Amino acid sequence: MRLFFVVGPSGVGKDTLLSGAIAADPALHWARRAITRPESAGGEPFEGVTEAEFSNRLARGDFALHWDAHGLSYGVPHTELPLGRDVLLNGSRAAIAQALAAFPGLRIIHITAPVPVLAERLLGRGRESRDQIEARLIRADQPLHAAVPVIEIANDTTPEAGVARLLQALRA
Ligand SMILES: Nc1ncnc2c1ncn2[C@@H]1O[C@H](COP(=O)(O)OP(=O)(O)O)[C@@H](O)[C@H]1O
Ligand SMILES: O=P(O)(O)OC[C@H]1O[C@H](OP(=O)(O)OP(=O)(O)O)[C@H](O)[C@@H]1O
Repeated sequence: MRLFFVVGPSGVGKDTLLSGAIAADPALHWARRAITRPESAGGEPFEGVTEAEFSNRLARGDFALHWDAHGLSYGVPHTELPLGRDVLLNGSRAAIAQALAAFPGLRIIHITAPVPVLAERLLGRGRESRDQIEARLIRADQPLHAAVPVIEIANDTTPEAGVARLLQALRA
């Protein structure tokens, strides 16, 4: 199993590129996260859980990785990391050190786009309020863990070009 931690600022296109890569190569597995967000919010396929459910599952040891961001909790169940498959995971830049400690062979893919483009995409996506979008944009320049090699992918043209770049990185 190769585990790819796909990170980048909110609105950069992580979900879009991940879903395009999965559609192009069904052998890949996109790990489904548990998030304390209602499923009706849409976006990536995830499991919407209450804060109480999240805490219980965390205490039970259900999660291989977990972190908090944007006032939400995110967990990656062990069952979402099937052996023998290449796994794509929508990760957090702030959780890279933790993820590397748990999975030393982790590959980090950093998706980038200019900040004004992020703002436009977040407004277009319409999942967050204006205040939430502003808070997400403040995190746009969050630094990555310094000491690890990172595969950089610019998603600054079409989604199709971004997906093609991601697939190329996965096949390298
Ligand atoms: N290359 C692109 N060009 C134009 N719009 C894009 C591109 N990539 C993603 N988008 C759009 O930008 C918005 C944010 O993308 P999303 O995949 O949800 O980002 P993230 O998961 O990183 O927050 C979505 O509405 C998506 O359709
Ligand atoms: O530490 P950061 O790199 O800033 O990431 C913080 C969180 O933001 C993203 O979540 P989510 O998918 O809810 O938001 P997004 O789609 O707007 O990126 C990402 O997957 C992390 O869980």
